[in-house]
Amino acid sequence: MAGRPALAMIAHDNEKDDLVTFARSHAERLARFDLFATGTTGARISEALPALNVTALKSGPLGGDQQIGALIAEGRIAALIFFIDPLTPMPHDVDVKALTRLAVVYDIPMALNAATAEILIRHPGEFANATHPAEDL
Ligand SMILES: O=C(CO)COP(=O)(O)O
Repeated sequence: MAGRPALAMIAHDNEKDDLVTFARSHAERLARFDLFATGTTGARISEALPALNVTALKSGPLGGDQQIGALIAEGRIAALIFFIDPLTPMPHDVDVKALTRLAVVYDIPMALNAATAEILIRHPGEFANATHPAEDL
């Protein structure tokens, strides 16, 4: 992985406030990464923290999860932080499943709730500069 490591950040609608709070409290750590996010999530993070380098892709239901999945398959994402909503049915549930599946296939750290994201972001040395498994597949 050349250059700065990249982190993918996504939150479903009911979890977006929590992800913005998480981003605020870890702004210094997040500033060391290039951030990729689904559309609305990326807009919310950029609005709250304009100094961060956030690339906002398409909104999740319009293909954003799949775009993040493609970046993972290309070996461009060091870790995924995805605040999922476990209580609301999603029209693009299959895309969410495909994304989390790819994170498992390529064995990147994946935090699906705030408790795990807290642990992950406190240990960037464990993953930020790792040789990505995609290079071996
Ligand atoms: O739906 C999402 C992830 O599945 C998130 O998409 P948005 O960030 O565009 O709301």
